[in-house]
Amino acid sequence: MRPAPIVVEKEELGRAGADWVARQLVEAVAGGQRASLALSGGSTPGPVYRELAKRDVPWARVDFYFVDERFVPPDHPESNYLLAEEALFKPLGVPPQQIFRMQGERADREQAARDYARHLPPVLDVVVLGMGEDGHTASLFPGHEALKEQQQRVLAVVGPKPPPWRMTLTLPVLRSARKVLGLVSGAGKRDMVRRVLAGEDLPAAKVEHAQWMMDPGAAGQ
Ligand SMILES: O=C1O[C@H](COP(=O)(O)O)[C@@H](O)[C@H](O)[C@H]1O
Repeated sequence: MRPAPIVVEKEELGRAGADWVARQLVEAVAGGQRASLALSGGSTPGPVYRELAKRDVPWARVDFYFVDERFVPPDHPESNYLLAEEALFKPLGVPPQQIFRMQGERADREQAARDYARHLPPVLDVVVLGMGEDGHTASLFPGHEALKEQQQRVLAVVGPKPPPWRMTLTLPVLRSARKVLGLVSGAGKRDMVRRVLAGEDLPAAKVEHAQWMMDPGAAGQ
């Protein structure tokens, strides 16, 4: 069963999202083991990452991965890594050995995706997703072949949203993650939120156990 969405005021989304992620990470490391956190890019997670950097989590035991990346260098304004670096890694002072970056600067995109798959843990503990106005999540776009992938855990894909070339985790990886937070903001996504929560045939709806968190605009309130 899909969890009921959490609706918080737009200004509270950063804090509420950070609280949620921090809670899952603290639980994940409770037995003394390491935890994995996979991050998305896009317009919504920035405030969550900035707040998360202020939370009391045993960060030395958290490894950071990416849900998707655009094929651009890591210092490019469209890089999902750059967002995470500025909002989370730098404020926390995360050492490089805890950051598993998708290498968007690579020319051989398929090889870059295969290489990333080798670094991924078998199961991710915590995943942060976003959702586009077309219902895409990660870089899995509606109607794209990549949605059918069952074997590869990471793919290089061409999508309709610029920049077109992306690297993305596939659905089996997202669906097997222990905890998934989906973040949505803005009335422009209201109709898509309704369709995703109704379980329509859309990428974001295929991660059934995701806990969606949104502002009243996206929730249609
Ligand atoms: O391109 C992307 O889009 C999705 C949704 O982003 P948003 O800007 O519509 O919030 C994001 O989750 C993904 O990581 C990103 O690469």
